[in-house]
Amino acid sequence: MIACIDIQGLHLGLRATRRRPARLLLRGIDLCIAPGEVHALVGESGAGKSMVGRTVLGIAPAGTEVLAGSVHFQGEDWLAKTEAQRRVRLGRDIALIPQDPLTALNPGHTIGAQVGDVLRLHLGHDAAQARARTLELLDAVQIRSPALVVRQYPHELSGGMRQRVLIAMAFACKPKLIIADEPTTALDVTVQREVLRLLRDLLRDLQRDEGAAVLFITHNLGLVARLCNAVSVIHSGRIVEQGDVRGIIERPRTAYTRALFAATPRYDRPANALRPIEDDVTDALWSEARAYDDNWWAAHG
Ligand SMILES: Nc1ncnc2c1ncn2[C@@H]1O[C@H](COP(=O)(O)OP(=O)(O)OP(=O)(O)O)[C@@H](O)[C@H]1O
Repeated sequence: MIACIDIQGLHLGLRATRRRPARLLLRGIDLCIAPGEVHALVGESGAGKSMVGRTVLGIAPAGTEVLAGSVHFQGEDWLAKTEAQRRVRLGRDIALIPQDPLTALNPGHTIGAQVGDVLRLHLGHDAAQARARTLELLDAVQIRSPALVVRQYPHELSGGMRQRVLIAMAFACKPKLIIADEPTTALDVTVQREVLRLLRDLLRDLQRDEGAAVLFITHNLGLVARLCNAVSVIHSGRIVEQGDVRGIIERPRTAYTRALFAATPRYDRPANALRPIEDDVTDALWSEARAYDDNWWAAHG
């Protein structure tokens, strides 16, 4: 079976300039996601989770560069494509559910225009088809008055409503890969729960009907246990542990994964039992990363 997305040896970095030294942000990421799989990418802030997602989407920050490695999407060499070739597939074959729903929507366009644009651009809908389908999509993400919401601007909606609109846009074209980048972090806790329930149901249907795969970027291990089949634990731009969710949650092999799990709040465990990640665990990983960098730049500098 061809993987939905197959990332091998991915190195992302910043080359040296007069003002700053060279730096690696991703250090040899291997990550393969089969059709139908929901794969979690977990790790602390700054570990490199978003960089993996952004590199796959072809929207890594300005100045960064893929220095080595490959990304294949459904067997196609994704990094060999031009930006224009990738752009026509983004939103249609690969969709993003971003972290911050406010900045992801265009403040100057109505919700109807923004959802409609996706349908016109990627599916060739005419105006009437796009209008009708937009109402259906908003209804599917449990927005109560779709006919009113299509005429509203993003600032007129709550954070939860905006995220539902983005979820509707992500699912609009029945993509083969969804990258969900901490999709509920910006929402308050009760809204988070509702949006997650919605997301879980929509993902289950899309997996079943289209064999879609999901890269679920999160630092919430509760979500990993509930939504995902496989997990990669990332630190300092490297995957430190990878496998099926149950195996890793029940028997984490590395000290870092054990520490990360112990530092994660759980409803069934009192807050005072939480243990911060000990410095010596992360210090060891950072010194491995520095040694890796020295070797890398010596060989590739
Ligand atoms: N625009 C940028 N230019 C250069 N380096 C960046 C940029 N944004 C982030 N980085 C660096 O890339 C590394 C990985 O960041 P990334 O955003 O992928 O972490 P993350 O695991 O997604 O964290 P978070 O959970 O906080 O979103 C960090 O060292 C960060 O400082």
